[in-house]
Amino acid sequence: MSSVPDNAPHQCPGTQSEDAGKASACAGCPNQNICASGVPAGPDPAIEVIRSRLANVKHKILVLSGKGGVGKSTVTSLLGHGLAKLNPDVNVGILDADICGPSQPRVLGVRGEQVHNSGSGWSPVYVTDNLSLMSIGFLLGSPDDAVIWRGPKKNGMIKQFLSEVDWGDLDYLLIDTPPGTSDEHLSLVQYLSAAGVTGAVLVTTPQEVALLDVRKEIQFCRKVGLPVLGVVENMSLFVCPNCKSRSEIFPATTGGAAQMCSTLQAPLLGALPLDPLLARCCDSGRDFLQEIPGSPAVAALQAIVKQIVSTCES
Ligand SMILES: Nc1ncnc2c1ncn2[C@@H]1O[C@H](COP(=O)(O)OP(=O)(O)OP(=O)(O)O)[C@@H](O)[C@H]1O
Repeated sequence: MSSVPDNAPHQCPGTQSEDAGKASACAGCPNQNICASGVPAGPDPAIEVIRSRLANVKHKILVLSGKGGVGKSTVTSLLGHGLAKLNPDVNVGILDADICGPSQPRVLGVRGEQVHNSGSGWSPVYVTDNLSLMSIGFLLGSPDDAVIWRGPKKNGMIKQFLSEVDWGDLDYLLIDTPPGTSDEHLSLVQYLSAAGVTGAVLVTTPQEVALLDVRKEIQFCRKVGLPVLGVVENMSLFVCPNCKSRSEIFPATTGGAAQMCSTLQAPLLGALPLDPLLARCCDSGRDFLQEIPGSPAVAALQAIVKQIVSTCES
């Protein structure tokens, strides 16, 4: 097999050559950085390690959002609690793969906990008996420490999380990702594809500015062969806790997620209302489903969980 990529310059020394990435012909070649990095060509051996590590994880679900701040981490934590509450025998894990902005330890109320490394790998932190979490937040000296890493280092961390966390037997692993479609998403898809990824849940708000990016996210999923389990429209409506009147804080000027899902033929999983008590619970790491069971957001969430379970089990 030729070691000269199709898009390489005429004088390419070959990706296996000692001069790969360093020869004068390499200047300006799109593959120069990869060749110069010395990363071995061919399948990454970590893929097999990840496949075997995640062999006992039944459903691996990525939670994606086009835009930042639309509630992806909140929805991930709610789904985690919602799935874990279905049945004490359902085991759920959350992997916080938002390397630069890990918020799950705070939202799930386990900030300051330690992860332990043993012969069998890193043990995740248990939020409840059947809900566990792994996050880079546990590895930082202080919650205010900034992670300022370039792509390859972030990808290395993701690889390590996927290959070294000892989740045990899980029914659902929810992976909270950074916003957008960056290097980290490609790495996750690449590493998980051998282990069998169930699909993606996409989170958006009803505004066109957020929908615009979630459309790109749907295209990304289709390009990389990641099934779209569905879209959650977050902060759809605000129901006043006093007078119960409903208002659209983020107006759906273009028909919101429902219209977008029908145009792009993607399933709409449901709409979560904006509830200030939910924000308060997340900020203080309390379990919203347990604390405010009567909130319309809890009923909406339970319906979304039901749909995800039925899609996964079908
Ligand atoms: N339905 C909701 N009702 C009230 N507040 C909400 C709701 N969803 C999210 N929030 C609040 O909005 C803020 C942003 O949410 P979150 O951190 O989950 O967004 P994100 O999309 O994960 O952000 P990032 O892009 O930084 O990862 C948080 O303060 C959260 O508590």
